[in-house]
Amino acid sequence: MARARSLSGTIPSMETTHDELKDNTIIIVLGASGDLAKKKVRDPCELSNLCSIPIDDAPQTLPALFGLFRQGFLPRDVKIVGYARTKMDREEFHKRATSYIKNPDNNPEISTSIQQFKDLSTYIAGSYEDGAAFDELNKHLEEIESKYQSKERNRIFYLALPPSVFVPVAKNLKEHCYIPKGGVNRIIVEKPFGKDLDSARELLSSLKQYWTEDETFRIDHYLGKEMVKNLLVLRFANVALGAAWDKNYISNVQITFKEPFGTEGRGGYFDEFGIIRDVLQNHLLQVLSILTMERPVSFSAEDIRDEKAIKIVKVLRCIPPIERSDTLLGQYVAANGKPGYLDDDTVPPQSVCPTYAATTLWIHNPRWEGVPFILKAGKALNEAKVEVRIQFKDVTQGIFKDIARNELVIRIQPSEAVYLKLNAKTPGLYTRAIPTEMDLTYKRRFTESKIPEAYEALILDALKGDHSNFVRHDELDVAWKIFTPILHWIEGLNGQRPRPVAYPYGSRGPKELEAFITKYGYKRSGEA
Ligand SMILES: NC(=O)C1=CN([C@@H]2O[C@H](COP(=O)(O)OP(=O)(O)OC[C@H]3O[C@@H](n4cnc5c(N)ncnc54)[C@H](OP(=O)(O)O)[C@@H]3O)[C@@H](O)[C@H]2O)C=CC1
Ligand SMILES: O=C1O[C@H](COP(=O)(O)O)[C@@H](O)[C@H](O)[C@H]1O
Repeated sequence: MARARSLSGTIPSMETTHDELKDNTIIIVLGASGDLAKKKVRDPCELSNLCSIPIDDAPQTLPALFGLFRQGFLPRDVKIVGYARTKMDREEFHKRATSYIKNPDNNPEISTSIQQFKDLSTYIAGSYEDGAAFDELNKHLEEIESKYQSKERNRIFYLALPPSVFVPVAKNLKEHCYIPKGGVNRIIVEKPFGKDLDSARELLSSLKQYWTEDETFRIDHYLGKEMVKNLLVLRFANVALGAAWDKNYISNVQITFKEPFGTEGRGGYFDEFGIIRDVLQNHLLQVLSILTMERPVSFSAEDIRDEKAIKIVKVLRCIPPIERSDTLLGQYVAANGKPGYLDDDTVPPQSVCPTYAATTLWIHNPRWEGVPFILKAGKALNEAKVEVRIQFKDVTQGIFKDIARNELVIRIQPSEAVYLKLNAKTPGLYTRAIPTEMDLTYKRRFTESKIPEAYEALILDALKGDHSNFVRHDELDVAWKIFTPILHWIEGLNGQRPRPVAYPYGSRGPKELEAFITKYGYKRSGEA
């Protein structure tokens, strides 16, 4: 098993505090009724720092705030204000804001935390379009701030809202709830950032009228995941890996997202977007860009985000729009007692929306020319898994025959791990190589450490004013350029819509997948 030394190096950027908000801060969650800020929590361990999470829908922002609060990471006197259209009193809001926390043994420490969290949370109901409602919200914020000891006041607005109201809300917040001086205003927004290049540009420029780039924190929650953050360290803190990180040694790369459940209950939303917009264009592309970007000059500067973003944009610019011939689309059908995508009442009856996609991207630069990057994502598959699989080239032939390729696997979730598949001599009095693994499975190696939940990590970064794990506007532009033509083709904007191939609920995906990845040079162990 790989052993990590306890004497560790530090990466300065991770300690840089920027404009850290410590006192007099209010976090305003817009869309706090939870109806629109829901996350499917399938794995109770996923929200690692909560006491226990039921396996069903739970709002994502409030659990993350509670997690941070419990661990003492929120500013000392923080207040949380929920805002949404639903009329409810404070008690009902508290119920919604904490109902996901289970405390079956009445642990007094947890009960106290829940009560304290309730005490610092209030709720205001109001529309998203109406300026007068935002005046009411502002009055409520000023009332809280009137009790501060000093003049400083800071407001963080978290938009847990559908994109249709992003712009009016951003405008109303700027016009009615913005602190002109004596404090910091920040806005956190989340995907979808448009549906294609033109709509994304329109959305970004509308938001920019009201909020500066410095005040804006665009979340892609994959950037808050521990193993995604780990990619930079693995690449740039290990000479051995860095030396083999190019077309000379790497044959192909797969970035895989698998979910074992379908769109149940979310079919209406999903059908408008499809799996490419839902997962590939953002989460998997972010992973790809961190895997392939050149080394930033420094991690320690105040402008770490710009340093990183410039390198990311640079590598993304080398990727041409995806070709139809490099794409495999699928849609799940009923199997194993589970309904098919079209059996969901909220899905249009003849929908050809893909719930599975595999696409191969090519990077035309000296480091990556000719290496296929296969992004695969699907719903209703056989397991939950997100991983990066880097397959190295064959060893020089001669002394070995039928020898497996090396593979570096970075398991993002669940059960975070990094393992290197390599060949070793079988113990014994003869020389035969067998494939084996050098295994860094986190829960075995880092028994004392908790893996932070992505939203907790990102909200904390936003409080610190650290943009390095958020998406910059120009990254979005270049990402949409890569995906827009294929999305328009899928939507039939240039002719007939392509029909996805069927795959059974609970399977590994379309049966065509095997041939697809083989076409790009992937060799399964033992197939050398
Ligand atoms: N934390 C961990 O998970 C660790 C695992 N290991 C061990 O390392 C060994 C190798 O791991 P790994 O390479 O990930 O495992 P596998 O050999 O199971 O998977 C390798 C690849 O093969 C695909 N695959 C799996 N089954 C089939 C199938 N029936 N038909 C076609 N393709 C298939 C997978 O695709 P797809 O992604 O689509 O399923 C994956 O891309 C395993 O024994 C594992 O237990 C070692 C250390 C840590
Ligand atoms: O953004 C999204 O991500 C989730 C998967 O997130 P994860 O943290 O559970 O990996 C996905 O289920 C959802 O469809 C998508 O919109």
